[in-house]
Amino acid sequence: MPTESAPKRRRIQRSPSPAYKLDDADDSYEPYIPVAQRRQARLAKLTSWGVDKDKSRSPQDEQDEREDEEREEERRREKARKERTLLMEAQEVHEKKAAEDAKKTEAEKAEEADAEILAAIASRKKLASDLELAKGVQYTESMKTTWRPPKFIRDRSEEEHRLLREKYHILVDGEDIPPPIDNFTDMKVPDILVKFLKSKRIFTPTPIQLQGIPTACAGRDMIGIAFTGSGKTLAFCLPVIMLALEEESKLPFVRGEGPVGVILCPSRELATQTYENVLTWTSALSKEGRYPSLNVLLCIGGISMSDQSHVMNKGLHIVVATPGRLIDMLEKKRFTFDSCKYLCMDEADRMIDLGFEDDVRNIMSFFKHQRQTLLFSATMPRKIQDFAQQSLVKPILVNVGRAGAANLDVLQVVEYVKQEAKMVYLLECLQKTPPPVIIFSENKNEVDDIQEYLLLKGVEAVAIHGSKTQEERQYAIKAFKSGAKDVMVASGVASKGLDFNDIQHVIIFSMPKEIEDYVHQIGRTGRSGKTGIATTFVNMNTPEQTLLDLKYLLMEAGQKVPPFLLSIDDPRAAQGGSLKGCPVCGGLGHGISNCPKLEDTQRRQMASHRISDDRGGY
Ligand SMILES: Nc1ncnc2c1ncn2[C@@H]1O[C@H](COP(=O)(O)OP(=O)(O)OP(=O)(O)O)[C@@H](O)[C@H]1O
Repeated sequence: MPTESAPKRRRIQRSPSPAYKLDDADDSYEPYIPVAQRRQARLAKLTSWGVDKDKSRSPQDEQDEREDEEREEERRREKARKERTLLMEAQEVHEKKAAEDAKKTEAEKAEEADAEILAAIASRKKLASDLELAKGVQYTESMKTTWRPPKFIRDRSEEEHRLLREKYHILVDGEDIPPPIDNFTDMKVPDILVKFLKSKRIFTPTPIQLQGIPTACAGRDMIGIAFTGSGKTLAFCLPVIMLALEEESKLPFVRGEGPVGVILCPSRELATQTYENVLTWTSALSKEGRYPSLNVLLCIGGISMSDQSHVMNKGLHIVVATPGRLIDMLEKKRFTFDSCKYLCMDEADRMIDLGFEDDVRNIMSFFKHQRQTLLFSATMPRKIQDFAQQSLVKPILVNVGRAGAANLDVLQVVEYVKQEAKMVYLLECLQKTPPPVIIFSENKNEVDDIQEYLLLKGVEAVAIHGSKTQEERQYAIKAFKSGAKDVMVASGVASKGLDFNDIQHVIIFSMPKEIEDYVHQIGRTGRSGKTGIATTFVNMNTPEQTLLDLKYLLMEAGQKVPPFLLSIDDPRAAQGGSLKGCPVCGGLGHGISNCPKLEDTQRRQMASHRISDDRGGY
């Protein structure tokens, strides 16, 4: 039988299991790994990494790392500790300062504030020539001179010198101070000159001369401060005359040579007066023919220099000048400072105040060698003293009385006179003393008005102020000095340093704002040991601060203080503390922060470069 055959069973050919067969052709193939197996592998791997790393580090590395960490930690701790300490210290300082401030009086606080202002306004540029400043030239030794005190004075002890200074109320400051000498002969002043001075009733040196002349003759830089009329002119003129005499005797000066010394003054009038003095003294010297004649030149604006061509044509010894004209002459090479050794500034504080500071530097730049520098004045506020001191070489400060103090030989009377009553009262006031009398006013128009009024009333009066021509000024001074006129009405111009004979009475018609000006003005009387009166009109127009300055000045000089001045309270006195002079103007009634001069000084300094060359003074 044919049987139906059963379908044939075929064996299905399966693909081989990937586990058993790796096909090289397929790179992307990843075999399956069970989760547990995978976790196991990962763990092993992690473990193996750790083991590997640890295996690469040495025990030393580990030690270093630990030490680094410790150090870092220590640093962190130290920093925090320091910060805490600093904070505590700052707190402590703050608390201490607050406690100190609480203890300080208002006066002390004001003083500190003043010192800060003073430091801020202090001139930074030294009083030296631009050339010296640029080259950094700094002299450390004083000028050498041949002058020596006589042996018996050199043999005196320091104590003896001190006692002599004490006797004459001379205060000195500086190194190796030459001895004070109490007669002209011992100062080695030529005998003819000593004789001449005696004929002018100048027998013994005044305190400023007693210490000032030996100091200047010894070649020392100095600041000489002494009250008005105390003979400062002779103190700085005698040494330069003696120096010129010595130089001329060694080798006579021929045309084009000299000068040996220069005296600078802030006004033409003062320069003229000083020139006349020097001329008188040098002429007296050469009179007997034992000493050579010295040539002195006056160098001021407003005059024709050709009038002095006879002097210019010879060797020059001493020049007395105002800054403007002197610079002009030096620039034109009419003479040089090649052999100039002595530079003296009279009314030195005024020179600086009036804006001559740059001119002075300019003048200094004409010196070829080291010079001896001397500064003289009756008033010299601390600001100017400090400034000058740093500009001089081993300077010596010679002080007779407080800088800016009034001359004690002047009887000071202060009267309250209403503005409208002043003119009439002036006539009455003129009756107090016989002539000559000087009347001061701050205002040029007022000077003219007063002169006109006096002339109308039959008083012989001349007037002088900055707007008058040089001829008018010279005429006024000559007429007044000679006694042809009884009264001179003047603005501030005539107050500085002018020495009129025997002024009986100074009337201050309008009180100057700055107390220094008052001191100079009343100082036209009571000169060279004589007494005089100063009457000052004040009223409600006079600033209270000026009145306070005046009150203290009167008290200092032991003068009668009128009740209306006594009744003015000083806010600083209530604050306690000592009353020192204002460092800018020397006034005793105020501090620097409300100094009337400070503003003026700054204004002047700003305007200084605009002042014309031919100002010759004011
Ligand atoms: N040793 C002296 N003995 C007597 N009189 C003197 C002596 N020295 C100078 N004098 C006279 O004193 C007067 C004042 O002198 P001087 O003009 O030098 O004063 P000062 O100190 O410059 O005053 P100021 O500050 O006002 O310029 C002059 O007339 C002068 O002749």
